[in-house]
Amino acid sequence: MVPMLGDWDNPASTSKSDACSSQKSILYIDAYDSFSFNVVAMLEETLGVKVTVITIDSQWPDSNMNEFLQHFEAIVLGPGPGDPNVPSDVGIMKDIWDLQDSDLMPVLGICLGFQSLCLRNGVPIERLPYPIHGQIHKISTTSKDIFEHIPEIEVTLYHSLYANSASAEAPDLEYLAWLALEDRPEKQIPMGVRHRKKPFWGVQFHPESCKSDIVACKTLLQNWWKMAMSFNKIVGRGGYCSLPDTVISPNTIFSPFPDAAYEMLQLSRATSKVSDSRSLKRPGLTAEAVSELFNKPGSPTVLFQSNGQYSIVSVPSAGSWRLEYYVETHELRLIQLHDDCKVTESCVSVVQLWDALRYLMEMKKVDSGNKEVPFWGGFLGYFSYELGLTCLPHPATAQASEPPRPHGNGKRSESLESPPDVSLLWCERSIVLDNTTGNIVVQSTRDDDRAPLGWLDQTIQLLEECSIPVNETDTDEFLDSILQQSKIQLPEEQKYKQQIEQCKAELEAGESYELCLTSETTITLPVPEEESTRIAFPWKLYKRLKTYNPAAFSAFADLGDTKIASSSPECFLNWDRHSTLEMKPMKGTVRKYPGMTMEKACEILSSTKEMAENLMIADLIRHDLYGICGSGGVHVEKLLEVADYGRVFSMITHIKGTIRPNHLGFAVRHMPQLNTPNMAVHGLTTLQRCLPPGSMTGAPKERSCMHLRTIENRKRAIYSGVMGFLDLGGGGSFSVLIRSAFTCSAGSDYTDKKLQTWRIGAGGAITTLSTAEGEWDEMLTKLRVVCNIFTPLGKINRQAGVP
Ligand SMILES: C=C(O[C@@H]1C=C(C(=O)O)C=C[C@H]1O)C(=O)O
Ligand SMILES: NC(=O)CC[C@H](N)C(=O)O
Repeated sequence: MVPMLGDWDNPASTSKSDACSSQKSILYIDAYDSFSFNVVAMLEETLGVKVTVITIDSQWPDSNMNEFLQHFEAIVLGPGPGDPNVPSDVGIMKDIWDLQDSDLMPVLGICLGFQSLCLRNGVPIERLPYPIHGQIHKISTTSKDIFEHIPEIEVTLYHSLYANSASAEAPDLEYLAWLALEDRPEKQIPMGVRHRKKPFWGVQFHPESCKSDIVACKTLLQNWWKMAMSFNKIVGRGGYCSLPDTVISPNTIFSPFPDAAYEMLQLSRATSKVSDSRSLKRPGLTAEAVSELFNKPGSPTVLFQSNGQYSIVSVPSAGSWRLEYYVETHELRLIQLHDDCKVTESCVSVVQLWDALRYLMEMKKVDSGNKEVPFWGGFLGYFSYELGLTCLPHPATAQASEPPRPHGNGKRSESLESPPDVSLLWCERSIVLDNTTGNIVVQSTRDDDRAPLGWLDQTIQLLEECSIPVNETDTDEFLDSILQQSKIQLPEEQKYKQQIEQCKAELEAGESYELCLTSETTITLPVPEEESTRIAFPWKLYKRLKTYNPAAFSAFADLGDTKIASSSPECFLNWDRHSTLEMKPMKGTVRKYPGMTMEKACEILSSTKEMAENLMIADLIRHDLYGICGSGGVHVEKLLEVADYGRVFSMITHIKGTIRPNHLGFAVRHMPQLNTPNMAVHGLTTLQRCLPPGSMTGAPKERSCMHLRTIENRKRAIYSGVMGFLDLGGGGSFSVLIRSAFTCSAGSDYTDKKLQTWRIGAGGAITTLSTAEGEWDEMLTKLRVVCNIFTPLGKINRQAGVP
């Protein structure tokens, strides 16, 4: 049985006085939609009820649906992917229509739930002439029943299918609202319905979307609730109790606590509870120059810029170590970077890995540090897209079968070896540059570094006295001599366009509302014979990218054989040390060709297509955050705003959530590990629950991932994953790994190889309004901002196929 996410196991809600509280209860049946927790929050916030969530593939507790339903005043059947004609797409929703007259109870179906109600009452569910996803439409109503006082209403629509009321009589149904399609006003699409004899209602639209008319939608819910309550009163239903703990409990898979967690703790033993720091100002000293002073070329290094403001540079110490994890084999490698450079290998499940990370962050919490910087010490690194797939409710389905490698007829090509799915560097020492104030903070969590004339003092002195590098002229020459022989393999246009059509077919079938299709470009180039040249190459490449495409989340990683140069503009998740989480999904991109201005970009991005693309992800991210923060804990700071990202304009949404440890959301409520105020633990859990990034999957997330895996037929690896830091003080910051190049064939183990391969992913959201030509161009626009750095300077912008 799939876990039921009710709050019966929430310690806060199981006290005696609560057991028969006067708070009313609603059962929400979740079809694995990416908007479910928005509906739940709206119900709780508007009606003051307590909602219990159960998924469509659950079994009724004790195989006794009637007994179980006694605990609730009403049921809400949620939206979801798929088709109500397919039994597994609605699962236990359809059991509700079998309730005997004596057991009837109020039901509200939303979108898929509405369609299921119509289907059961004889109305065929068929495809719309064209899907309507993330679009806002005005619908008209009868002003009666649940639409009392709402003659018309603006709502967001997310559907491909509809109840074809014209093709069948449904004497038991009364239609309450309609949408007239703009291009064929004679075609009326039912938007609201009620059963004439039973307390069953449904709406085809999404009242919980942040672009639906909130006031009118709240009135709608209140109207429904009033009618539901009066039904219960008339038939004498009532006096319900909260579910006792023993009735059901979430079916969490038991995973023993991994020994690896203790090994990680042992490796970190020199990290103290205090991060001491010294600051200075050195105008002109860049994060790159600082990194060059402290990191030997080719040694494990991460440089990560967070939100355009802070550049965090890892600095090696005797207590540095690395962690690598591979999803496919469950192999965890802990690599000590000093003394005997011991490597410990073990086999842990993904759940165990998250538990080990949470444990370590809790045990090694740093209590004090420089409040002006967001990182005091801890991990810097990345999580791959495939790691994200394992975080979905049904990882096996989303990962599907192992796809063949992109090149070489399924034969593993050594040069495209998969990088680790998690790679993190433990940093006791770091230097953080605040790009707004010019402050440079040198810090360490090692006790001995604090001593007078210890590492902190010596480092400050070194930074005060070092010469500031002048503009380097040799980088271009250096890179170009290697890049002269690079071969760029672009995605095949024909194939990409076919994939766009495949995506559109899934959208039309109701399987997805938006699919973020991506492709991979590879650049093959010679491995320089000279060791120093070979080792310096990734870093120089990063420096060129940083100059060519400055970005808020520019980053470099040299972690074993894996090298990453990133110019990501997109924030995935930031959290502070107190209680705030924030996510800033981007969707909708226009190229800055000559003559493109902010005004023009705003005009282009305010089209129905672009707004819908962003709105769908905004609603998805709200759901992700409500899953963590619970009702009342999420708000939209900015919706669909256009911003300048250097070489492109993009639309961005900004959503914030608040962690309240005794009021957590449904996605995490069953986790005893979260009984802590430590934000490092909550942030990590948010990562675990919200990966992969919704802006890189589409919505609903899980079903979209499943189709993308089949359509793309490759591993995305580092592209579409996230990169950032886990701060021992409690905070964290992660970007979406886009506009980046990575390789795992340029490292020290590859000295005998003649060629290295760099990989760049690029793509875009496919919606029903996409055109093959437009999406191909958009993919090339994003690809170009990275791919151009692989072209010898003189040829930039003249590369064949990359305009
Ligand atoms: C898929 C990429 O970017 C994603 C898609 C975007 C879009 O569709 O406009 C914008 C930002 C990213 O979330 C990419 O850069 O490769
Ligand atoms: N949002 C939904 O519930 C969508 C229902 C169904 N999958 C459709 O596309 O019509």
